[in-house]
Amino acid sequence: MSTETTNANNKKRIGLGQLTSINNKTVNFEKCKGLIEKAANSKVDLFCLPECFAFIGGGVDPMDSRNNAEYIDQPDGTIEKFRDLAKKHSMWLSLGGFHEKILEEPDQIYNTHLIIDSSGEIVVKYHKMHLFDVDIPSKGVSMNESKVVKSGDEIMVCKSPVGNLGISICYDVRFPEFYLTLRQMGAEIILVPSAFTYTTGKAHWSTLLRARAIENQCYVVAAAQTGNHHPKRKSYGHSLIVDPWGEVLCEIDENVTDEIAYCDIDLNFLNEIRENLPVYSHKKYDCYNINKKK
Ligand SMILES: O=C(O)CNC(=O)[C@H](CS)NC(=O)CCC(=O)C(=O)O
Repeated sequence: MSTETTNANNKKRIGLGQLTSINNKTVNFEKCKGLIEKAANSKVDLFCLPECFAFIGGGVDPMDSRNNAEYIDQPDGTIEKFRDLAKKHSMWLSLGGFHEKILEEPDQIYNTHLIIDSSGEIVVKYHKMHLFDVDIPSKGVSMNESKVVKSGDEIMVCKSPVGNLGISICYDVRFPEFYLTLRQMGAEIILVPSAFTYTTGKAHWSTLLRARAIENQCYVVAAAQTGNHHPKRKSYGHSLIVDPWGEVLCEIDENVTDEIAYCDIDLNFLNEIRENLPVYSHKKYDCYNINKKK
């Protein structure tokens, strides 16, 4: 038997991949496959890919992502190929932000975050809840996600060998109540696969992710798209993993593409922080009135 352990002290290893997806599914798949192989060589237990890992619109036809959407169980489809890779490498995968066809509604798609276990089975299908409909002329940011994407209405946490996973996507990160719910549902590791715009990312990305980690006392794992997908769309990159103390454990620079990073996580440390800084038992739910609309 090999004496080589997964990593020290039986800690679990989480990795994330950063790439620059384009409007070509074959090209993106080959890149993702390469990243998954790198992660497998590094003995990663859970590997996370960013939103739009399979496809990103080309910037000319706004219906590009809808037209390239697939059913999750499409024979010979994209997800089947990722399920095969998970099984082959015996590794869990977080595939955030897949354009999923909806049988009953051909005009709309879901933006879906899938968790695939090490035997290739799909254990979570989360439909992005908060849609990025914003227009900020002074910052040059304008997106209308709900034009093609149908919003989900279910918040999900699942068990995994690395800990309980809280599932989210990108713009969700701006809604603290959502993460409070994930924490209350038992989340220990929050996944935020993203394709953040360059402008909003530069201003808010690491602050939002670190805040979600600190206030919920969770690890936060955010795989990101980076660079120019087409002349009109640039993503911020800076894929990172934050610990429950708010420390950034690993980060991929915005100029680096087709690369992975990984680190070992320690749930004993998480529990120590939760016990010694018990913000959750100090909450005053009776006073917050967060459902009151002004
Ligand atoms: O376009 C697709 O195909 C997939 N969807 C996305 O990339 C989404 C919606 S346009 N992007 C974000 O949510 C960015 C959020 C963001 O940048 C922020 O909150 O500042």
